[in-house]
Parts: sequence; C-alpha cells; structure tokens
Amino acid sequence: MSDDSDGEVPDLVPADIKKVPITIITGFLGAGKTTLLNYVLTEQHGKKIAVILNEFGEGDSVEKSMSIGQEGALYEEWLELRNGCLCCSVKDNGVKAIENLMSKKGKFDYILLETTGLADPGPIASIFWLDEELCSDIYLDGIVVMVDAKYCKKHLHEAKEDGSINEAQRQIALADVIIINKTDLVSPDELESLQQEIRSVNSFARLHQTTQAKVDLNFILDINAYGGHGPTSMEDLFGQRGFSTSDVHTIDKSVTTTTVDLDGDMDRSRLDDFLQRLLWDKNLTDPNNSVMEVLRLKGVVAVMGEERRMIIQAVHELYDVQYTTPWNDEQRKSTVVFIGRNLDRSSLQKSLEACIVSR
Ligand SMILES: Nc1nc2c(ncn2[C@@H]2O[C@H](COP(=O)(O)OP(=O)(O)OP(=O)(O)O)[C@@H](O)[C@H]2O)c(=O)[nH]1
Ligand SMILES: [Zn+2]
Repeated sequence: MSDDSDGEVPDLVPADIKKVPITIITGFLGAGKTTLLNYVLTEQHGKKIAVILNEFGEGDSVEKSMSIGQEGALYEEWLELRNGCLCCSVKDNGVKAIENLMSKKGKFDYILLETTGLADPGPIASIFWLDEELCSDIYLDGIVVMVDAKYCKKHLHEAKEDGSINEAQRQIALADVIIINKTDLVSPDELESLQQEIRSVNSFARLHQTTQAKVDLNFILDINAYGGHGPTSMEDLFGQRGFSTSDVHTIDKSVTTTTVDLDGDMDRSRLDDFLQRLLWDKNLTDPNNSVMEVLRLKGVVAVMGEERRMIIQAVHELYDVQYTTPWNDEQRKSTVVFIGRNLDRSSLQKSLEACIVSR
C-alpha cells in the first residue's frame, strides 16, 4: 500500500500469539470467487493461507454461532497444496470451528473464507469482527466482493418482492474491496458505466478490474479495513475517498453512500444516542417518511476531552468504537460515512451537528 504504511507501528504482540487475519470473499453466483481462491492457492506468495469454502454462514449465522456446540465443525475434502496452503470446507460455522482447525493443522498466516453467492456478508462479518473482543485468534481484515462485469448491473436492479434491499446491493454496500471480474465479456463503455453504478452504491471501496480473478494479492490481503490490526489510517478506513458521488442516484431507491464532515468536538454520549436511534431503534426517516436503513457506517470522530481519534465502525445494527492515533496539531474534525438506503444527508448532518459541543 501507499505512504500511510509508514505510520504503522510494528506489531508488539509476541509472534506466537499473533492474530490471524480473515478476509471474507463474497459476490454473486458465478462471479468468480472460486476462480479467485484457486488463483490464490496456486500463486507463490510465501504465505500459509487457509481457504475455507462455502457452507459457512448459511441461515442465521449469528444465532447459529452462538448456539453451536463448542466442539466445532466437520472438515471436508482436505487438500494440502504444495505452496503450503490448505483448502477445506467447513460445515457448520463459528469462529471456534476455525480455531479448532488451526489447533489441528498449525497456525495459518491468513484465512480466506468464500461465502455462498446469495449470502449477506453482514452477519458473517459480525461474527469475526465482534469475536475480537472475546480474544479470538482471528480478526476481520476486510470484505472482498467479486462482481461479474456482465451481469452485475442486472443484479443491482433486481427488485425484491418484499421491497427489501437485494443481495447484490447488500454485498457491494459492505465491500471494502470490489473486484470487477470477467472484464473480457464487456466493452470499455459498459465497464465504465458499471463502475459508476457501483460507485454510486459504495463510493469508498477500492475497485479493481480483472479477468480470471487475477488480482494483485496486496489489493485483497492485509487491508486492515476494520482496524483489527494496529492503528487504522484514513486510507485503511476510507479507501478511495474522493469520489464524491454521494448525490448521484443511478439506481432508483437504491443503496447509496453519504458523507458528513464536521468541525469541532463531539459529545460522546450524544453521538451514542444518535447512533442508537439510527442503527437500533431505526426511527430516523427521510423527508418521505421512509426509514433510513444503514448497512455500513464508518467514521473518524473528534471526541470532547479525548486526545485520540475515535474510529466508529458499524455493520448493520452492530457498532463499535476504538481509539487510535492522536490528533496532535491537526485540526480536530469528524467525518462519518453512511452506506444504506433512504439516507437523507441534511438530516444526518443536522443530527451530527447536534452532537458538536465545541468548535
Ligand atoms: N469469461 C470469463 N469467465 C470467467 C472469468 N473468471 C471466471 N470465469 C468463469 O466463470 C465461471 C464461474 O466462476 P467461479 O469462480 O466458479 O464463480 P463463483 O463465484 O465461485 O461461483 P459460485 O460459487 O457458483 O457462486 C467459471 O466457469 C469460470 O471459469 C473471466 O474473467 N472471464
Ligand atoms: Zn465458488
């Protein structure tokens, strides 16, 4: 990655208890997830990567991971590859299953998890993300979404009968990295127009284009999108910020990205109240009285009386804050990014303004 990496402090945890990053690979049916994983498994990258296929996170994953017996899972079709990688499919789910796998097979350097094409990555991501607090050996590094250059547009526009947000939009909303695969099947114009549509849903994810999923592994591994590993830089958090597509709506009634920037310090408890109303109570509405639905939220906040930057992360209704690098002489200001549906920028701005206590 770029210039921000020099701000990263070396890992102070002894090597033997170093946490293992997990990247969730999701994407629509047939987009090229397995192609990507096979590519990873055959590339020489010097890492011992465990690739875990499918069947994970079926059904209500959060519920399941809570209720699953602690005995872990069934592993199928073990495959050890020459480059030290390991491939398997974990039935059942839960972090425990993967930890058991590690205790039997030795520690991996990295875990890639392919979810089924129709899975909402939210609940699966939450398992790893929240488990961090439970002192897991694993931390969520990021969510990579494979997109089919030819069919993605169609999937983005499919209306669900119950009016809920469709899977393609959910996946793109939660992506930290989006790989537009199968670029050989579309014209440059089609590709450009798809890219714009994707940007209008999620303006922060990093975009890459591939054929046969051949992507530089540095684009998908160790991106630290959730700040589970050392201080999170602005680049880690906001990826390709600068695409100000916040008010471009290419898909009617669809998921969009909205950003609010504010100067001054916020009161932590007012901010918590706001987040809880937005994410938990879901009683904030847009001017048409439609409830604002947030799929993903992230922000850097200047909190009154706090030297360090506060990072907020939310996936659906779960949110978490952590404190990172100090502001020092920089201007204290906050940026909050919302990805979701019916997001009304001016009312979000107003609610956040109301949390400001001093400028
Ligand atoms: N034309 C073209 N075909 C590709 C490309 N990448 C993958 N494919 C083909 O697309 C098909 C689906 O790829 P997979 O990697 O199995 O897709 P997947 O996302 O794992 O599919 P599911 O697990 O079924 O959801 C396969 O036949 C691949 O060979 C590409 O860049 N161009
Ligand atoms: Zn697959």
